[in-house]
Amino acid sequence: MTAAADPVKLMKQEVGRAAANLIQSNSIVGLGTGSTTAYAIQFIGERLKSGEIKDIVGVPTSFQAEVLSKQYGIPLTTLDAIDHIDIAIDGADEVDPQKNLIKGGGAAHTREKVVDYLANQFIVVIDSGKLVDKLGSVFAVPVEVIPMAVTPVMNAIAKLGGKPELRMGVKKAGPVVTDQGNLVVDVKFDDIPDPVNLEKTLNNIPGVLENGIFVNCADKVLIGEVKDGKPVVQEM
Ligand SMILES: O=C[C@H](O)[C@H](O)[C@H](O)COP(=O)(O)O
Repeated sequence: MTAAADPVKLMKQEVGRAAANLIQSNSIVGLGTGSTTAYAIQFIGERLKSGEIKDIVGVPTSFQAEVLSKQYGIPLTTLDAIDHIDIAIDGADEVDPQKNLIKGGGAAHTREKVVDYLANQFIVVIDSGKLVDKLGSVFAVPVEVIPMAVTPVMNAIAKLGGKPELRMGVKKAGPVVTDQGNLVVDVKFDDIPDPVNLEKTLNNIPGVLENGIFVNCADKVLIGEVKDGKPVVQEM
């Protein structure tokens, strides 16, 4: 007897494939982080291997993206060696109807923000469970903080009305440490009426490196859904 396929995995796979199919030969590609983008990286690698596309170079947004890209044979570069990014593919933790995002569930939002904002076209890949009417409805806003500033930053965030929590490791004692060697504070807000201003306000707290609110950045959102037992991709 075969086990029933996990619908969330099916949605992520399908949306990852759809995003990988947007990549054209001779392009510089921002490679995002997370379980959904991992499928896009896999399918880009498979298209390269089969000769369907050629001359792709990737800019990874995290250690995870770098490892996966190497595993699937995607040549990599750095921002010092290029003058543009044609297209970036990345996941998200929440997406509102204006295509504003919360990212950073994998603590990679700082590098992701650099790469995704630089791209001429930024494609977001999500399963339908990530859609919200208002940002912050479910997910907390991840904030990357330099370690010596964590207490004053958490105090400043509490004064703004947020509930800050230091992100702790899983299968690792102590806090999560980012690819930059910093800490992550997850901040739950009862309401985020103005994401544009909240993004700026959080980044203005001394000691904050970057937060996971992405506004006016996504060009297209590919949404994986399961209809009649089959995965389909919608576009926003
Ligand atoms: O830091 C991680 C990233 O922002 C991810 O893109 C985001 O958390 C979505 O990840 P997933 O596709 O695994 O839900």
